[in-house]
Amino acid sequence: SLEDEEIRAKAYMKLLNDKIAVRNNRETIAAWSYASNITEENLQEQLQVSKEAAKEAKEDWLETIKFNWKSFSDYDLRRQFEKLSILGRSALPEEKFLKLEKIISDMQTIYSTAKICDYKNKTKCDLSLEPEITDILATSRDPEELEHVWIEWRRKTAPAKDLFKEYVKYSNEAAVLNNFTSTTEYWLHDYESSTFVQEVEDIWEQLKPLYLQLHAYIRTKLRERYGSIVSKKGPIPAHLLGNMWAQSWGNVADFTLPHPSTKNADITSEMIKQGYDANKMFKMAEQFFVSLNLTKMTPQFWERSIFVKPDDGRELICHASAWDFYDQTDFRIKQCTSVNFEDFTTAHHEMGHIEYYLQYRHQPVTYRRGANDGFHEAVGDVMSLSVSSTKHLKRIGLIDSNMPDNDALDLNTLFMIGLDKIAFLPFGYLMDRWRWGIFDGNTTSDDYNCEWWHYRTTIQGVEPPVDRSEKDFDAASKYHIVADVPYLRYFVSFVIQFQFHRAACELAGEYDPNDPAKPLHKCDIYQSTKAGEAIAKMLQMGSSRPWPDAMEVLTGQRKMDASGLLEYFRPLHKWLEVENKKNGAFIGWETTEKKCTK
Ligand SMILES: C=C(C[SeH])C(=O)N1CCC[C@H]1C(=O)O
Ligand SMILES: [Zn+2]
Repeated sequence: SLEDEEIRAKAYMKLLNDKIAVRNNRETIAAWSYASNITEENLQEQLQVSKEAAKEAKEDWLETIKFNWKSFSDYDLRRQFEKLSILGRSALPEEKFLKLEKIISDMQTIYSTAKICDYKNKTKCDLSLEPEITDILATSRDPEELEHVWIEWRRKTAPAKDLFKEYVKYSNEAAVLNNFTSTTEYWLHDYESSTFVQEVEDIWEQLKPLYLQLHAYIRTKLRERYGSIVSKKGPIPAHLLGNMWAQSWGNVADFTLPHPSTKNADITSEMIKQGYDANKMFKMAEQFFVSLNLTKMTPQFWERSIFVKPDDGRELICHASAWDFYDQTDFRIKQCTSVNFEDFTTAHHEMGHIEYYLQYRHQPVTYRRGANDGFHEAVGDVMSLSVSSTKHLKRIGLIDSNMPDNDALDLNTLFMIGLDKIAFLPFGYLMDRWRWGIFDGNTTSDDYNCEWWHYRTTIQGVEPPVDRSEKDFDAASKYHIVADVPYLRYFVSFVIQFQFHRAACELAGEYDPNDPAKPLHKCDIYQSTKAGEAIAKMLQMGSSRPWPDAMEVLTGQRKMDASGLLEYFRPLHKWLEVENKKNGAFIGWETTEKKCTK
């Protein structure tokens, strides 16, 4: 009978979850070995383990789909079967599965091992993205040098283009084998909502006015600094914004601050002066989580993580990442940390992933994921919003505690956070818009690059420093494109993290919508176990329920909305409108000349 089958299915699901945990552990160990030491031997080992895991997963899947799970009465059991009824990439025939795995590894290797020559010293040709090229983009104020590294990095990563075309083909084949129309639908399935793309578009439209104000102000300041290479009304040249992808503008804060005289002690130089190192940065991050009564890092975390780029000559993937080894004790971060505030923020971001792993480690493996992928990216950033507050920076001594707590300092701090959070939004939105167009067949490989610049120009309002063509493949200059990592999760995170922050701040008594003395941007939830407990309750759910249920546990809301972010930046939004009017700044940009020819 169906009842008997459901009882049998429960026992089956318990055993299957334990089996998947062991399989995932083996795969993750092999993936870690390769990612932390790129050698042919480690690649072959990883491909071998993936092959075996895919074969076993397919056998399990054939058993799983035999159950009449859609008719089961138990919601939880139905939900676990529903998730496991989607096999994923292992649905590909073995040799295509392996080809796809190798293509993604090879694209990542091109990116992770790419080196360029220095602008000044033409014989020095061992510059990696981290830390050398990243530091140049952050600190150089020589537009020629910035243009050189911008062009050279793209020249060295563009060779991934042919592999990317193959990747699109195999990825779509896998999606179709899973009954999705393309990879786009396969990626969006995580959000469990047929209107999710529309919801994201609506939110971007609500946030656009704030972005346009910041964009106009920054263009004015860049034109003051660099002259006519920055036009009055056109898009901003992408190489001048302090970041390889112009996705966060925090590195141009020093000459764009609203109140430059209020020397916002440069936090990074303060960290260096106080002898910060990577280990101290991660210990301090852990201390913040523990102050909320969240779970501390495990012994394995401290023994096995990589916090500093190894100097033994090995090649490795430096892009920061957080790893769950599915044995409820082994969790690791791999980050090539530099001592600066940006990497201090990233340390909190990565530890947010680890905290989520810790909070849901008792769940069956099928539920050990974020409520949606945006949740996973938001956890650490919620902590960083408190850590970045003037109040907290004074608490930990990175802002001189007898700096007067005046509006100038307050606005400068809010502005610096805005240079990361507001500037990011169009980039977070366009990255997958461009890829969806390719997966859906609207953008062919003849148009990859000029379509990329179409989105970059029309949505983000940036343009290349020199003309581009279809001989270039600029999207491959970004890790997530070559590493098969969806990106919508970051746009979602940058929106919902302010909803989470607002709820946590209210619980901490740090924010009161009716008390102008307690605005959202001044909140620091440090040591609030009340806020911590509510956050923990949301995280413990993993993906066991649809994400609105998880969001409701912390915020009482069931919808993603822009109100948290807009409320947080309201004072800055107002200041930018007044300042832009004063400067007669043109709001938006005219996209006249084509900067990309077929
Ligand atoms: C830090 C990580 C690892 Se999940 C990252 O990729 N982030 C964090 C912010 C956006 C995105 C990026 O660097 O592009
Ligand atoms: Zn992340």
